[in-house]
Amino acid sequence: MDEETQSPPPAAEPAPKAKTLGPLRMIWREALKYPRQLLFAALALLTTSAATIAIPARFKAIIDKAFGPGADPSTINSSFQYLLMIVLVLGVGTACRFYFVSWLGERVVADIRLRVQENLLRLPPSFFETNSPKEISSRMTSDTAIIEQVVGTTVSVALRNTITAIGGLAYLFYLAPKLTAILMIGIPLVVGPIVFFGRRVRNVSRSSQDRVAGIGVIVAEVLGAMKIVQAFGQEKRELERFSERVEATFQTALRRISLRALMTSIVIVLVFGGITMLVWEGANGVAEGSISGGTIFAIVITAGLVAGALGALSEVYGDLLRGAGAAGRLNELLREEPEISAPARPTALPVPPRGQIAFQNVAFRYPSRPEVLALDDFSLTVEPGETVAIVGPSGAGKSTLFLLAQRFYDPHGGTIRIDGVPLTSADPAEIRARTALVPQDATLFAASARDNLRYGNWGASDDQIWEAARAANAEQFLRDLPQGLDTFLGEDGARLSGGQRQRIAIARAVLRNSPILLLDEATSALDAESERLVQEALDRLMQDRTTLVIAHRLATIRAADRIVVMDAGRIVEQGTHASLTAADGLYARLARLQFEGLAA
Ligand SMILES: Nc1ncnc2c1ncn2[C@@H]1O[C@H](COP(=O)(O)OP(=O)(O)OP(=O)(O)O)[C@@H](O)[C@H]1O
Repeated sequence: MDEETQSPPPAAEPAPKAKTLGPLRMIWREALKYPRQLLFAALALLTTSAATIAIPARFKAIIDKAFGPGADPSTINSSFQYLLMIVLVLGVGTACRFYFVSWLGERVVADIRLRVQENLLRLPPSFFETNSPKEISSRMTSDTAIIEQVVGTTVSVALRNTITAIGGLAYLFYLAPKLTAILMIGIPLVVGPIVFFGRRVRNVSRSSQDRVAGIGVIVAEVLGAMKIVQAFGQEKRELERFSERVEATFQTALRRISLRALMTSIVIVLVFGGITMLVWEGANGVAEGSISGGTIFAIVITAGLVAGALGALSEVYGDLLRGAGAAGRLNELLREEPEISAPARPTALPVPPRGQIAFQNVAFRYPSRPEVLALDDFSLTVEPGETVAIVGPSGAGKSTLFLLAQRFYDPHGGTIRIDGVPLTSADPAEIRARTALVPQDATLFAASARDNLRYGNWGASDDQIWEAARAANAEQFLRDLPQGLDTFLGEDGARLSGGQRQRIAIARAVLRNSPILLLDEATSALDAESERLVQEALDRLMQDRTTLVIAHRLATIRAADRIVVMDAGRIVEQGTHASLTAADGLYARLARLQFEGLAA
């Protein structure tokens, strides 16, 4: 019925509580974008609080005027009609409050999710090195769920109960100032212990659940290793270990049960004892004629409402702090600025593109590993249409070269130019349009084969897609998919082999049609037929394009115009396969290790 009875969504990794409520300002700013809904929610909030307090007031009138001998029937009817109207207002008002407050909660969360994702999409790879995708996605789901809970429920509970408590107390003072003064002392005495014990019981319940979960872990472990347990004759030990856990769980449960039993008696004694004292005091007043029966009734109900409101308020502060914690973490993601952005007035790359890429005395360290020079005084010019194979041991800096060529990082020294324009003066989007990356392992999105192929060129027609597929030697297996281009790929989609995935990546690059190709050959071995199909596709793709290829295949290396051998971020040798083999340096050694089997 009421919004606070919704159970909170499960949080993968709950945000820590904030120290202050300050970060909630961000949520407020988001909510302010919807003034109409805010106004309706506030009106509904006020109306329902007023109606809640109007109910005991109405009962007072009914008891004083419509009960007892000699009551006027018309008063009876009008009193109850009035009460029904209040009930109707309360019902409709509560529904409106629930609707608008929940609407705001969901809308604010939707907006925050969109804005966070929009910002994440601008951030460079360095950000994702220090912030794990798992952690970010937990912020996007569980932290936003907490915020939804805060806006859609907690704030509403807080406001409503504050209004009810203040309104209720004002009404009580109006009814019976002296009695209310006594109540002001009595209510905390009743609410305080209930809240205190309620918290203790909840904590113990939580550790009780943890212990039960611990039992599950042991059972799963032992069942999974049953053969080992029995083979090593460890049945007795495992039973003892299990028995310790079971007994510990029982002891925790016992604490919970005792606390709960104690709490039940305290609640009953305090609540009903309090009511009894109140009515007792009131009955004396009625006997003296200083107070009416209806007033006593109204006081009891209103005092109950106020006590309930105070109890609820004591609960929400922690939730608000947790919401502030979540808001703070999301705000960090929102405020994160990309280090690399387009200059205010970017230099346009020449049209038509020539496809030259030049590294000049480039020095670069990764921000997370400043002690290592990933590229060290690196100079290399790749002329339009040229194919340069990059070879080198692991960690030589080959992948770093590609990252810099696409301007995911800026070098610390030296310059990188595409068609003569320094990358730092160009728009990153334009740079990336000029460079097509074929990674080692093609990422397949959970989408149709068509969308996966035209990922870098959404305007491509089916004819163009098929043409690219043909060039990438991917046509045959794409035609064989159950629904052709409509077949769903990705995690739950059709399974593609390693070679097929590579050819998808090649087709994607064909459609992207960039003048410069950054090709990271897969190291994983393919069977001979697959290898041939991929190699043919690559040969076609490299035709008429400038290609920088991290080469692992002998065929690619032989076809390259030039081989650049890297080690520790520097170029150590350059030449052709024949000249480098003859020089008997690092290349010759690598070739012996890496390519001999292939060559044979
Ligand atoms: N994201 C990163 N953060 C910090 N250091 C990195 C990062 N990526 C690479 N490095 C370091 O930079 C140097 C060059 O790495 P790079 O990945 O360019 O080598 P590589 O030649 O491509 O190696 P491999 O063939 O194993 O992929 C290495 O010392 C590596 O440890």
